[in-house]
This record gives sequence, structure tokens and C-alpha cells, in this order.
Amino acid sequence: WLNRPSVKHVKGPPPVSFWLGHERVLRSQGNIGELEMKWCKEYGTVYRVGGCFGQDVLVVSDPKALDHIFHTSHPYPKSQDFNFILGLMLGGGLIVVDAEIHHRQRKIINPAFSRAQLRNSQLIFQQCSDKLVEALKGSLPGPNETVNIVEWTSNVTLDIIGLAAFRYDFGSLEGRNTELGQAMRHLFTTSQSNTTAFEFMFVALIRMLPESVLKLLRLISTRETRQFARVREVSRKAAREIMISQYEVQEQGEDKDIVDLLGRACLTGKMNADEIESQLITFVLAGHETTGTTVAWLLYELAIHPDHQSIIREELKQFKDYDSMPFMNAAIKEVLRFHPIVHSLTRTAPHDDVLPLSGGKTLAVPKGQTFACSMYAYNRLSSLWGDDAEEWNPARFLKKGLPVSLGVYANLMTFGAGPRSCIGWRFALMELQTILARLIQNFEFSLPEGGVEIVQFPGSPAVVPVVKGKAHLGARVPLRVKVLHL
Ligand code: HEM
Repeated sequence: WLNRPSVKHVKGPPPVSFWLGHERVLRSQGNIGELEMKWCKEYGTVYRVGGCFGQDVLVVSDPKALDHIFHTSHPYPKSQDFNFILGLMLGGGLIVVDAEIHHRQRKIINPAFSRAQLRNSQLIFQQCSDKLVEALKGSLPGPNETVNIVEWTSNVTLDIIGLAAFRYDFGSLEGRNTELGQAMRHLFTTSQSNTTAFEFMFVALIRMLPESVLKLLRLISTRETRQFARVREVSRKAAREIMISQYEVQEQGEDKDIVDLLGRACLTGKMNADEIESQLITFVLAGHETTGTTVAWLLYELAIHPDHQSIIREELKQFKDYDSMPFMNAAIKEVLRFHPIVHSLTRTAPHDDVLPLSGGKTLAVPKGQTFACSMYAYNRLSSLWGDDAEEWNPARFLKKGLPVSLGVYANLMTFGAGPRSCIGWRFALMELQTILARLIQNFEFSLPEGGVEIVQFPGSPAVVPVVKGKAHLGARVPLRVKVLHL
């Protein structure tokens, strides 16, 4: 009665446990991606690992296979466990819903991410970035202080998404501690560190049981489900407050930010109140830590490579428009490649299928097969990115393009691909450019005295930057910040 399609003919690491497969080994890595890359080199760009209860999971980084799985015309659906677990927090929001409901919701929300609408948000990016600079300056007791930069980048992106999407001021740069902000703090590190055997098996059961039995699993609670349900409860409250404060939204209005589009969809009966509340937490979660953490990784890499900060500072003097700055944009692409916040996406084969592979080969896969599509491994394939694929090198993006066309931006899988790709990718890029520009113009970043090693905590689905050996402290990127008096 468990859905366990088998692909035993595909190579992979030797089995370790029937009950837990390789799931615990993978999740207990200090630094997510190390094992995936080791196995990828050993077994190739499609290999098999064990899931709980003897399940076979195919880990895929082959560009052709990814293109097939995420293809616009026939995308594989997300796996049942992803939708179930995230659904506890996000309800029926855009990330979780499927098929026609997804199509309807995406059509309603899409205009909020048009180029014209995003130009309106640019002012908010600018104002919040300036606020960040002033708040950071004001908080430094000395000229060269160490701060946990990810707290600041996370605060600025929370304020931006609140204002740009919902005209709601979380005020986190002013030190306001909202209930929602608090509930989301350490969301992944507290609920997912030292995962127990029961917690692994619980998720695997959701993936493998028939839909009709899933209702029963809702009665079981784990640390993760409790924390996700708590975030949902708090976010519903915040969503109601926001929608009430925006009640004057006009049915036939011209504005196209998210709150307007949702307000209008509610008035015209295209979305119900529950769906609208679900979008709030969806956009706060998807559009806040993702970008905040990416900026923090970027500053960490720039602290290790101060010469790259100088190049960006020079470009900022030379060019007026962010899109024209070659090295700054190359550094942004490189951080998205090197530190993808979502390390892999799980998908399920909707029917028996034949996967095309690079080099002209194919692979037959059975209906129900689970795939872990590794953006992390794809982004580091030496066959695509060169021999230095596992090193930080923004200059690679100054050279000519790649022999593939995948994903929505720069041939990266970081924003996903196909109809379920990130709706906010342009928003995120403009935000990254503006925050980075303002920070680099005003500060110099370096590693703290004695250095620090930041590793990638394997949160699911998001990677969290933590100090090596100190994951229990949650997201942390301590950097020395020196104010520049230009
Ligand atoms: C560096 C920043 C970001 C990264 C790396 C990122 C990554 C991703 C990825 C990988 C997906 C696909 C998930 C899947 O297929 O299961 C996704 C979906 C999504 N993202 Fe982002 N994202 C970022 C920023 C944003 C921002 C700023 C917003 C909103 C303003 C946003 C909103 C969403 C939404 C709503 C979805 C679901 C889309 C759908 O299923 O139709 N993201 N994102």
C-alpha cells in the first residue's frame, strides 16, 4: 500500500538503512551539498539514493532531464509531502496549489510582477535600503564593528515585501518586533535540526501514502508541523489586519500591486478570503528570507574577496543605472549560482515516462517516481560552469554564455523553471541590486578577527547560513562593518 516505484537499475551509493534510507545522512551534513556533489561525481548527473521505507529517490542535475521535468508544456507535479507540509503554513497559497487553481491564482497575481509595476516598487527598494544604511550606521558603537549581517538583510527584505506587496509596514528596521516576524525567526533551524527517525518517516509516509489516507496524518504533530501551524495562525491574523486597512481598494481600480489585485479578486469573487490570507504568508515567506539570505551570502563572499567590493564601488561611481554595471550583476548571478537558497525541488513522475539525458541517452522512469531535482548540483556542474565550478568567481558571467538554456535567469535553476518558477525573480533581482549598491557605497565588509566559516544548514526547503558548529544559534553571518566616509 505504500507507493514505492523502483529504479534499482540506476547507480547510487550503497543502501544504509531500510527505514531511513540516506535521508538522515543527507540531512545531517554540516554543509548541504557536499554529499550530493561527491555522489554526483561518482555516479553521474542522475543517481539513486534511498528514501525511508526502501523508497528509491532519483537525484537529478542533468540539464536535459531537468528541462523535461520542469517543461512548460508538461511539468511534473510537486511531491505530496512538499504540498502537505508547506500547506500547513501557507494554506492554499500560490506555492502549494496545483493545476487549475494554480493557473487561476497565478493569472490574477502576474500583473503585480510586470516590468512597469516593478518600476513603482523601485522607490520602496531605495527608501528601505536607505533606512537600512542609516539604521546600521546608528547601531554601530565603534568604527569597525562585527554584526550579524543576516539579521539586517532579513529585516530590510521583510520591510520591503510588506510595503511593496501589501502597503504594510513591518517596521523591522525601526526595531519593531511583530508577532509574525517572531514566529518566523529560526523557522527552519529550530524545527529541523537533529531531526528524529520518527520525523523523517512521518514526511516519507506523506510522500508515499494514497491521498485518501493523508487526512489521518493531520492528527499527528511534529516540531515542524507545530511550528508551521503556529506561523499560519499568526499570519492569518496579520493578513486580516492588512486587508481591513486596505478595504478601500476599488473594484475597477488601475493599480496593480498585490494588495489591489487580491482586493479586486475578492470583490469579484475570483478568490475567496481563505485564499487571500494564504497569499499573504506565501509572499512574506517566499519573498523575504530568500532575498535577505542571498544578500547575506553575497556580503560574506565579498568580505572574503575585498577586491570585488572595490570593483563594484567603482562601477557605482561610473554608471547611473544598475543594469549597466557588469561586475555587480555578475556578482549577483554568482551568488545565486553558488548559494541557491532552495537547494532542491522534489517532483513526482505523473505517468510512466522516458527522461531524455545529456549525451543522447534516455532513462525509463515509472509513474509515481520521486525526483530530488538538485539546483545545487546543477549550478555546480563542471561540465557546464568549468573546472572552477566549485569556487566563487563572478567573472565567469562576464564571458560568453553556456551551451544550455534553462531556468528563468542566467541559465540558473535557483529560481526554478517552467510554470512553477519563481514569480518574484525580477522583483528579487531589483531588490538585490538596490540593497547591495547602497551597502557597498556606505560600508566596507570584512571577516571578523580570527575569521569565520559560514556553512549551509540543510533546512527543508530553504538553506540557512550558520556558523560552522553553531547551527543551534540559528541564521548567522557575522561580518565586520566599517563605515565609509566618501
Ligand atoms: C533570491 C530570491 C529568491 C529565490 C532564490 C527564489 C526561489 C524560488 C524557487 C526555487 C521557486 C520554485 C519553487 C517550486 O517549484 O517548488 C520559487 C517560487 C515562488 N517564489 Fe521565489 N525566490 C526568490 C524571491 C522571491 C520573491 C522576492 C518573491 C515575491 C515577491 C517570491 C515569490 C515566489 C512565489 C509566490 C513562488 C511560487 C510560484 C508558483 O508556484 O507559481 N520569490 N521561488
